[in-house]
Amino acid sequence: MSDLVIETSGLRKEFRSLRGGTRVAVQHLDLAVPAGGRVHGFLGPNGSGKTTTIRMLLGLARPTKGTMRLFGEPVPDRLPHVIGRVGAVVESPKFSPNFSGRRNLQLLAGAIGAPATRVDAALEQVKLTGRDKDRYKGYSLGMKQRLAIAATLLKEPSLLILDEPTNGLDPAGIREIRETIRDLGTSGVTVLLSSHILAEVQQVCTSATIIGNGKLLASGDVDDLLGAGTAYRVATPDPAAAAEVLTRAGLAPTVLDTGLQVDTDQPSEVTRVLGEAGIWLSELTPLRADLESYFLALTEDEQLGEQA
Ligand SMILES: Nc1ncnc2c1ncn2[C@@H]1O[C@H](COP(=O)(O)OP(=O)(O)OP(=O)(O)O)[C@@H](O)[C@H]1O
Repeated sequence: MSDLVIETSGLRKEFRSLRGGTRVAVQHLDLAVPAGGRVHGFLGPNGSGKTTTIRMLLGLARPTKGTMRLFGEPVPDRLPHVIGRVGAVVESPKFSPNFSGRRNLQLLAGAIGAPATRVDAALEQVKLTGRDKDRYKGYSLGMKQRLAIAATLLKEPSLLILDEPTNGLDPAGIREIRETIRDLGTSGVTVLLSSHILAEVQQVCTSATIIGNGKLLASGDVDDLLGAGTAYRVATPDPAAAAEVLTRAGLAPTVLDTGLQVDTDQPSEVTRVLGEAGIWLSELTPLRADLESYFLALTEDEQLGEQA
């Protein structure tokens, strides 16, 4: 039994372009999402093939080549056997605007044979309890999105696939959805979160797969992908004196607006050298490589494959 909830191998999807050529949306994609309740980011810019991949996994588009497995079962062949364990929000579901959020969920629960008690649990999980009796049409976009997630939770999925769930939301809505997703990850559901927002993956995901132009660029734990801190920002009352001492110790810093940057993986050396010179630190902060620079470096020179 595979311990991967999602696994693709050599996955490829070509679309015919209007000019008679072939547009390669996904090329040789090996995706591996481990089981065990965590939030796995599926990160790539607009048009990089995330939605196409998700649509293939859900049987909504046919791969040109490659194999896919959900819970170790080959899909689309065995999709009917596993789809009950998969919740997905790919497009906005159609809710009745004049019914309350709760009524909408009750109707859905009835349609899929989920027990009525699941409605309360799902509303609770997305923190809509309290607003559940308001009409759907009065909901903010963030609340509508949370209700869409609640709808997928009715069948208690082990895997939840969310395609750009924060698109179009205001900052408060974005924060709420991100909190909901984080909570779901810690509650044991494995979430595949597709996003083009680097900071979102950084904030919400424990692991991630990064794609560009339909190709896998990197995959692993978010912390590993970003690398451990090898640079530190040093703030002291007298930066000039600190810079001189650090330079003498072979730790020549770069001057920042907010202090000094020292490139080292031994922050204790910085405190020792400065302390011995009678200079006391007011701040020593690890500077993490930000995902954006990392991503840009990975995607440099990549062009979407359009073949005649
Ligand atoms: N039905 C289609 N016919 C032709 N080309 C398509 C079709 N669907 C997607 N594509 C193309 O495939 C590529 C990947 O698109 P896809 O929607 O999968 O990317 P994405 O990463 O999900 O981006 P976004 O965040 O914008 O949805 C794009 O170049 C897109 O134009």
